[in-house]
Amino acid sequence: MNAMEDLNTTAEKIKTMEIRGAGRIAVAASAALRAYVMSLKSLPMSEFNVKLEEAAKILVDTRPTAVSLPNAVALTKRHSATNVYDAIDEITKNAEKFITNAEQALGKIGKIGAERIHDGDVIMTHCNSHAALSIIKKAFDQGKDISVIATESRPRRQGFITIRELNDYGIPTTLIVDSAVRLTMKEVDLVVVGADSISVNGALINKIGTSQLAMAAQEARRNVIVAAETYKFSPRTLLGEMVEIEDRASDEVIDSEILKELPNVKVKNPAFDVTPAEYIDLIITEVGAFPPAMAFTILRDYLGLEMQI
Ligand SMILES: O=P(O)(O)OC[C@H]1O[C@H](OP(=O)(O)O)[C@H](O)[C@@H]1O
Repeated sequence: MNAMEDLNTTAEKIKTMEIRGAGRIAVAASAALRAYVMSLKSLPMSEFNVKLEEAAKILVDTRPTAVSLPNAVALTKRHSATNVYDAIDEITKNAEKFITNAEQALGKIGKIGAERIHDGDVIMTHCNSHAALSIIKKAFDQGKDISVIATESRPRRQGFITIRELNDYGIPTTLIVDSAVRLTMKEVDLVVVGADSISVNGALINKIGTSQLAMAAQEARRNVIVAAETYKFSPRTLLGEMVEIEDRASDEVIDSEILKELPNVKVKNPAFDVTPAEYIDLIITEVGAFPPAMAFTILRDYLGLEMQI
């Protein structure tokens, strides 16, 4: 396979969700870009930059909602070099830095977030978030007697990944269907979820159904904690843009043969929803725990206001 085929393979894996999770797709995109630029050594600088932008676009266009993806690509591709060798060197270093920081961030989030988990807590989580699970696992490692209620997370049932992971870690876990969230909330002490994007006003964009957990938690007066690396804050929201919600294929929800028999039925399959800041108590990042009202500060201090994607 040539380098462009390799890049397209990664893009396809992100699109089909063979590689998934906002953090994982960011790391995969950064690594794919690093590998791709190595193949551009013999090009003149102007052509190099064109190819770089083309490759970046292929990766960014795979999934629209998780800002981790364009942030990772923007942080990886930026360079100030005037010759191709230096540009490749800068991009390689950018990728290495991004990937290392992303891996270390999970551990730091786990440590900071575990401070919020108490002995005996029952934690509800949604979908499958590596950042959220890092907090839960760390609390368990600290010897806290915790258990988890995990939602199925239709339609792709990432909850099954979560229950397997928690089972293998030895954490007592209960699986519920998504529609059981409100009824079950009275058994819960706090909610811990991940993030695909966080906007400048502190709103959370995460797997469809997250807002349902947050609203039920508020009604039951339970805290909602979001686990999010700083690269999941959305710079474009500073410009007033909304985060695009990905619409996925109908066959994730219903068999396409059955749907063909139902000419008056259509399917809507939004993959994410928006939880307003007022439903969120705390965002745990690798640089500390913040109320959602501090989203602007995180964007300014850790991504930079000049960051454009
Ligand atoms: O980065 P981590 O914490 O792993 O995941 C963050 C979020 O990414 C996932 O999206 P999807 O399953 O790829 O659509 C879920 O919405 C999850 O909460």
